[in-house]
Amino acid sequence: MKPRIKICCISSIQEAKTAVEHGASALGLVAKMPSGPGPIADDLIRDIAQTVPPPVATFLLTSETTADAIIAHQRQVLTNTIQIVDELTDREYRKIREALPAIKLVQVIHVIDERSVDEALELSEQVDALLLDSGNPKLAVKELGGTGRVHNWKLSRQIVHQASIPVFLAGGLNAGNVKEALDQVNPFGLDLCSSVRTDGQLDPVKLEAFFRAVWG
Ligand SMILES: O=C(O)c1ccccc1N[C@@H]1O[C@H](COP(=O)(O)O)[C@@H](O)[C@H]1O
Repeated sequence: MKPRIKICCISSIQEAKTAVEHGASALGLVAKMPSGPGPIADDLIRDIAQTVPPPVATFLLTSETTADAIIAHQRQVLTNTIQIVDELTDREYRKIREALPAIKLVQVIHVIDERSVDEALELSEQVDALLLDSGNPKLAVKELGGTGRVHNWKLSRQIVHQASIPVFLAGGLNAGNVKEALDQVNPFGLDLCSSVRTDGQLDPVKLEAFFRAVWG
């Protein structure tokens, strides 16, 4: 099956259009974060999300860590998917589902060591998809994504093999390494930000090269 491609860090209606025209099946809209290149204002997230045609998914990337805050955040921006980039400290996934039954939930796992595999498999019972990234939430200034770094794909491969829900691979993917990533990890989808940008703007030439590297 052809892997789905999610283009993250979308920062304007025009960037959303460009990514969809190239074949993106999902767009990432990054809200306030402690670090990373992608954050935009919630008003802009809402404006962009409203212009995206079905069946393209709109992912709100939220750094909120409680169910109530995440529910309130989605209600401000009205995306059809929530990507939780940090730990949901109260583990109240059910509360989010009850409040927002039509909204899909994606939990990010920052793949660091063997414990990340256990964490991923445990949380896969609660959400619609996992997204494996290369951040480090334990740092003084948390890294929750957008690092431009790859992680240990052997661990990601274990998660893909053992989880019974779709898994996206993220973290430092580019046109030069994506074939190897697909061979090693075999994810449902790919997610990327830094490598398709030039001076912070989505670059159609890099985008084209990435899609060509994946789909031929
Ligand atoms: O991009 C950001 O600023 C960001 C900040 C905090 C959490 C997630 C963020 N972006 C996500 O990170 C992945 C990987 O990015 P990269 O390709 O390694 O640069 C990206 O796809 C977004 O989902």
